[in-house]
Amino acid sequence: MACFFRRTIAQQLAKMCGQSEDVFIPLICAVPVSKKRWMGDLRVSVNSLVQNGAVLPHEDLQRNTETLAKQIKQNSVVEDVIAAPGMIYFRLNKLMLAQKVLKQLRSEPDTFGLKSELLTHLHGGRTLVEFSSPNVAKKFHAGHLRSTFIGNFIANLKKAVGKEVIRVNYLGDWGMQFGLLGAGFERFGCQQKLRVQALQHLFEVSRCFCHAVTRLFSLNSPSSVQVYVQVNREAERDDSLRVAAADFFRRLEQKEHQALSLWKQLVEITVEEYKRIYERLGVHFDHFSGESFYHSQTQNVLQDLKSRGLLKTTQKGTAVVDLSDAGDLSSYATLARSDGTSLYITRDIAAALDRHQRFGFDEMIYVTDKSQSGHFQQLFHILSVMGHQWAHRCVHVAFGRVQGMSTRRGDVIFLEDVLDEARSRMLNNMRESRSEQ
Ligand SMILES: NC(=[NH2+])NCCC[C@H](N)C(=O)O
Repeated sequence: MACFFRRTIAQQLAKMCGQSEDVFIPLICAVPVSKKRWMGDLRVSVNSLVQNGAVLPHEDLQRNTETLAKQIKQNSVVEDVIAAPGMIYFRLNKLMLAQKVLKQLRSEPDTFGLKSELLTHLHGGRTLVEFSSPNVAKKFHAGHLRSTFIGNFIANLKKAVGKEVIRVNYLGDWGMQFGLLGAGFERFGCQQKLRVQALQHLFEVSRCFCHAVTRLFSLNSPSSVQVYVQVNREAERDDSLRVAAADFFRRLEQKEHQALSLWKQLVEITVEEYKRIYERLGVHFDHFSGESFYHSQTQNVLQDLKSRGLLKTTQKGTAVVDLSDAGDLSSYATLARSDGTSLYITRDIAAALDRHQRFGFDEMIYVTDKSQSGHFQQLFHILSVMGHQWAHRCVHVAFGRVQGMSTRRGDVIFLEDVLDEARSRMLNNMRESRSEQ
């Protein structure tokens, strides 16, 4: 749509500069919406025109800008042309814009905006987007919610521009936190409660376990945030709890029947809950996988790295990959603990290798908060030194961390609470609004 308006402006510029109008089309950009200042709808940077050889360079950029702007005629499409520092702004005929948008929307509702000339240079290919990826034994925090929305948006966008998209949810269903939950459940768990309110119960179990003393106190605030949970840090440091957790995790890694079947049950119940929530959000995944799935492949990863001479054993007995330029271990990633158990990054390497083999993606996008940027840098670096060229087509889309939210149920945000709260506030606003529309 905007192409009609872009093209109209490009035609004028082309005539003035004796160039093809196609040179100008990609240089005419939409102006970001701003509450503070509205200069126009489309704009072109005179520097970009010079850099692309569309206009001749001039030592005085501002004079160049003003001269060009003056030559552009206003007409029924472009109502105003404004010269700003280094930039020419165009105000469009709003009525015409609305008419054109509505007409196109009516005739092609499903492909609206996708036929833009700006998108014609994009190629097809296969994109794997990994997003949401909550942890089974930990809370589904606001960061996971953000990852869900951003990842879903990216996946939709990629699909709309012609990519084949594979949506993957990579559950955190393995690791030491599972030792904590498993050991906690063996002490405090209740099968009946688990069936009725799985997530709430699992949260309570890990809280009981981690926080030997929990103090609840009410606030006088009229808001919904009435109770805070005071975490007893001493309890977190309690060694006997750690030993029990480590022991449960070891039993899991050794595939001990009782531990494994409890783990399986907890994962299944949690995933069912998550699926219900995703349905409510209108988000779907093509594949649910998880760290547990790749746990068994981590030995192959370590073997592979060893055979390439990339794995070093430290004095502590851990297995590491040197990431430093000087090869002096001033920066490294740990891939195995001294007892041989795998780590988060080891499982991520296995997962990336497997996905590449299975899906043959052209690009892979991971969506998490920025606290994991370092982790993904290390991951891509290791994949690359292993000789996988496609590591350069792996991207981490990071977003800022969400902090300081509390609910009635403690220091944890339950996704359902957030959604319910959002719905009730929205309904309230609508009720209170005087407008009938
Ligand atoms: N391939 C990955 N490491 N993806 C991100 C997983 C996020 C992780 N489960 C977390 O909640 O922190």
